Amino acid sequence: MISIETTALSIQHLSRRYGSLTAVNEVSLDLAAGKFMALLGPSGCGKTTLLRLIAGFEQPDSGVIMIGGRTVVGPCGAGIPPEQRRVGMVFQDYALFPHLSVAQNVAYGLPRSSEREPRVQELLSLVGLADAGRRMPHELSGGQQQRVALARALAPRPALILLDEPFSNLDAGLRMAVRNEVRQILRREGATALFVTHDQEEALSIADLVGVMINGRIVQVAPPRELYERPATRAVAAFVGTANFVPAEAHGLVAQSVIGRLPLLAPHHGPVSVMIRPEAVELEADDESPHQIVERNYFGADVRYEVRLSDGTMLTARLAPWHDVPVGARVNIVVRGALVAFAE
Ligand SMILES: Nc1ncnc2c1ncn2[C@@H]1O[C@H](COP(=O)(O)OP(=O)(O)OP(=O)(O)O)[C@@H](O)[C@H]1O
Repeated sequence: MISIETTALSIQHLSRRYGSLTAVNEVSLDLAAGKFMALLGPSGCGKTTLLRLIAGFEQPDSGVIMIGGRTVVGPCGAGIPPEQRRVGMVFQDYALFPHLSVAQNVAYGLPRSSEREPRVQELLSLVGLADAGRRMPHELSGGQQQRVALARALAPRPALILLDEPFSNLDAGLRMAVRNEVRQILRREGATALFVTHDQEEALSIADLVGVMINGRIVQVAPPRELYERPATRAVAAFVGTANFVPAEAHGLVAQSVIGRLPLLAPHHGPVSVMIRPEAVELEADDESPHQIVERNYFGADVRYEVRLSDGTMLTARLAPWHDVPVGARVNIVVRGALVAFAE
């Protein structure tokens, strides 16, 4: 069977420097049409700069950007201006025109034609605001305004939608509902989207693919589960979720550590750090054990324990709330499943 999957966005060796700082460093990235990718990374890692380079608001020092099969920044540096890139933008602050109605906002990027009116109505229906066309932006809630911003970005059928921290102005209760809605809307429209976030839970829960950016570089691109369970580097493991690192000596698919023999996902030899997620740990009370609980925090849905291992390494365990092991108790550590190790 021939694959007809097309690449909506293709970036090769893209770099952008500000003086001595390399904000975007040799980034290469491909995004297939119809996919929803989150760009996740700590503050200052270059996410917004990368988005602005794709949109055309910034010029790179080097590299190639292709959008919808067309080169918008080529090896010779010639850049196609933002308005001709077939890119739709959704910002954190919605950026709706306050003096235009909802329908006029959505119509803004559409050429005057007989198709304009029906397209606006189609988009308003798609985002669940079919009857709100005459209202003004200030008459809408934050979540509704964000849906109008999305409708406006989608209206001209762009090859790519870029969303910069689109949910960060919404309160926690609304955020989850709006991000699920946005994902559904993008799916229904068949849109390709790249969205920037520093919220790992947000990235893992709604994206098809997550790209992790650290210090200007994309260090891993993977589906959420793979990223969480098989991080490519120790830095990714530590940034995405909480990770314990237990020193061990690897012998192929097994590593020997102070908490016993640990099965590994891939063979290693010599000193390694074995990554153990807190929810993979079980604690077994044993007065003879050299490992001791030094802290216990109750969170309602779960309880977190800090355990000092015999060699001084601290290990976090996250257990269901019905476990009740007191601080000071001695425990054996039981870990479920095979684990990722990083060579030391
Ligand atoms: N116009 C500029 N001039 C000089 N330095 C800049 C400029 N824009 C960004 N930077 C620097 O480039 C780096 C990357 O910034 P960027 O805004 O892309 O990061 P970010 O990952 O989006 O961060 P945040 O999550 O905090 O928004 C930062 O160190 C920032 O200070």
